[in-house]
Amino acid sequence: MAESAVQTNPKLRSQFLDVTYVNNKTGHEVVALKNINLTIEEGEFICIVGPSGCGKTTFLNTVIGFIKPSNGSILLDNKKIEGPGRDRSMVFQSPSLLPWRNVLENVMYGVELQKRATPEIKKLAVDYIEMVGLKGFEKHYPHELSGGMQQRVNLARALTVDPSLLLLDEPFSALDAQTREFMQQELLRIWSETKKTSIFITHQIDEAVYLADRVFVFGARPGHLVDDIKIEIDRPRDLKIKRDPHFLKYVDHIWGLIENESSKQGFDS
Ligand SMILES: Nc1ncnc2c1ncn2[C@@H]1O[C@H](COP(=O)(O)OP(=O)(O)OP(=O)(O)O)[C@@H](O)[C@H]1O
Repeated sequence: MAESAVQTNPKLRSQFLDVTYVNNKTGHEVVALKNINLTIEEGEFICIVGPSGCGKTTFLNTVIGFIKPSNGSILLDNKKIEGPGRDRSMVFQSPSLLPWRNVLENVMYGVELQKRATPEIKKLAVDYIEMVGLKGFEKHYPHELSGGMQQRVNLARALTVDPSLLLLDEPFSALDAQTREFMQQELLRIWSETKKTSIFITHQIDEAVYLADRVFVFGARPGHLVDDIKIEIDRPRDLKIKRDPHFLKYVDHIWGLIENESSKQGFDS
């Protein structure tokens, strides 16, 4: 199935979405996304996987509003996305913390930019710092934190702006394997407490299957939706589930799809 089932009132709807990059100097065009039709329901956790260059980051950047569609549209809560807004926040691959600000000040940075830094929001920030497991580290500076702890600060910052949609672009890719698994478990715990609708990009298929309600598989040249796979594994999910044959069947199936897409485009991109 290459398209999500039609829903009446989804949280996010991408319809006939095309994104083309145009080089202003040469006029050269790269069609990064072609005819992306999908829907995401309120509270869902969606992972996007696909070969390098298939447009995963482009899709996320279009949802956040950094990139304008060349055709089609994305609707959030039935409203067309025209640019960045406070209803969406992003966690990037690298923690991007301000080195001269401590943990609490970094977490407050997003709401300060939005001029919403009230005492109530500060209390919310402290609550999120506790939720991400950093209680007691409020006054610590980024250089005093491990990579995993820095990504927790990033997550707390993204949650404190209270977005309607949380976007995560390979947030754990810089972490070592053990920390990464631990953070996957932690993210599910935090998500089950906040129930934020989330879109998470990853290259690691077992990470996608472990986290997601649905996995969107993108194919390349141009980027398109190859499959929309519902992950029917009960929650809460323990990391041990990754050794379960039912889990591994999903991983194998997705690997097969990505291999097929990669062989069409070659591994060079
Ligand atoms: N600013 C840009 N200008 C021109 N082409 C671009 C630009 N950004 C991305 N592209 C091209 O658009 C396509 C999709 O890129 P994108 O980064 O979205 O893919 P991706 O799936 O996130 O890749 P990766 O998995 O390697 O991070 C690629 O062919 C890429 O070269």
